[in-house]
Amino acid sequence: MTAVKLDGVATATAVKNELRVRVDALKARGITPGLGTLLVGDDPGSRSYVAGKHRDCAEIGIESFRVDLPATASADEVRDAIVALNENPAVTGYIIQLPLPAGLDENAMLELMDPAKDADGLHPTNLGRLVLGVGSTLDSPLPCTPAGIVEMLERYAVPISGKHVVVVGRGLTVGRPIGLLLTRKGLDATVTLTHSRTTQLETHVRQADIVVAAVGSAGLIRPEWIKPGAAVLDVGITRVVDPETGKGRLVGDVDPGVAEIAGYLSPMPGGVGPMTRAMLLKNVVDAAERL
Ligand SMILES: Nc1nc2c(c(=O)[nH]1)N[C@@H](CN(C=O)c1ccc(C(=O)N[C@@H](CCC(=O)O)C(=O)O)cc1)CN2
Repeated sequence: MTAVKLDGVATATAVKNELRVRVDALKARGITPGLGTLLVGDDPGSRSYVAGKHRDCAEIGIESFRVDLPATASADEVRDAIVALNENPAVTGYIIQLPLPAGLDENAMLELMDPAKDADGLHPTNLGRLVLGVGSTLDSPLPCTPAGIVEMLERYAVPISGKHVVVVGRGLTVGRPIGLLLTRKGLDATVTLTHSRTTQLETHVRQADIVVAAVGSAGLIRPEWIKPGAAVLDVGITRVVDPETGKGRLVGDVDPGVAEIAGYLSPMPGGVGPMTRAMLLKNVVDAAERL
C-alpha cells in the first residue's frame, strides 16, 4: 500500500483519551454524563454497533442506558420510549439507532427527541443549525460520521481548504450532512454530492482531491477513478459471503487497489467507523459540559 493509512482505531483512541480527562472533570463538578440508546428490532449490525457504543462509554467513564424494543414495536411504543428518554435526568444524551424497522417513520421519531439531548446531531433543529452554519460541537452536536471524517483529516493534516471533495451517497447520517460541514467557513472545501442516479460517477470521482464513499456497494470505487495522491475515505459497509467457506465478511465501497494510487486511505474496517463511535462520545461530553 502506497497510501498513508488514516488509522481510525488509533485516532479514536487518542480522542477517547482526551475525553476521559473531560469526563473526570465533569464528575468532579457532580455531573455524570449518561448516554441512552434506543434500538428497535434485531438487525445484527445495529445490535453490534449499539453494544460497541455501551463498551465505549464504559471505557471512558460515561454511564449508559439501553432501551431495546422488538421489531414488532408500534409507533406508539417507540414514541413512549423516546419521551421516557427525554424525561430521564440520568440520560444527558441519547441516540435512536438507525435504520428503524420498515413501517416506522424515522424522521417523525427523530423529531420527537429533545434536541438538547440529541447525541447524534440528527434532530431537525440540530441539522438546521448545521445548515445555518451556527452549529458546532460547542453549541450543538454534529452528526457523528461527518464529524469523525473531519476530525481524522485534520489530525492527519490532510488539506481541506479549497479542495474538491466528491461525496458518493446521500444518506442522512453521512452523505447529506457532510457537505454542509465541509463547506463551512474555516473548512472551506468545495463539495460535489453524488448518488445512485448520478450519471458518469467516474468523471466526478476522477476530479476529487478527497473522496468520501458512503453507498454500501462493495468495491464500487475503482483504482483508475482516483486522482493520484487523493485522500479516499471508505465509509460503505457490505456483508458478503465467501461461496467456498460460507463465511461472511465485511467489505467497503473502495476497491483494495485504490491503496496503490491514493495519497491517503481510510480503510473499512478500521477507519471512519471507530471515529463515528468516538464522535458520539464527544457529543455526549460536549452536551454534559453545557449543563
Ligand atoms: N443513530 C445512528 N444510526 C446509525 C449511525 C449513526 O451515526 N447514528 N451510523 C451507522 C452505524 N454506526 C453507528 O451507529 C456505525 C457503523 C459502523 C461502525 C464501525 O465501527 N464499523 C467497523 C466495521 C464494522 C464492524 O466491525 O462491525 C469499522 O469501520 O471498522 C461504527 C458505527 C448507521 N446507523
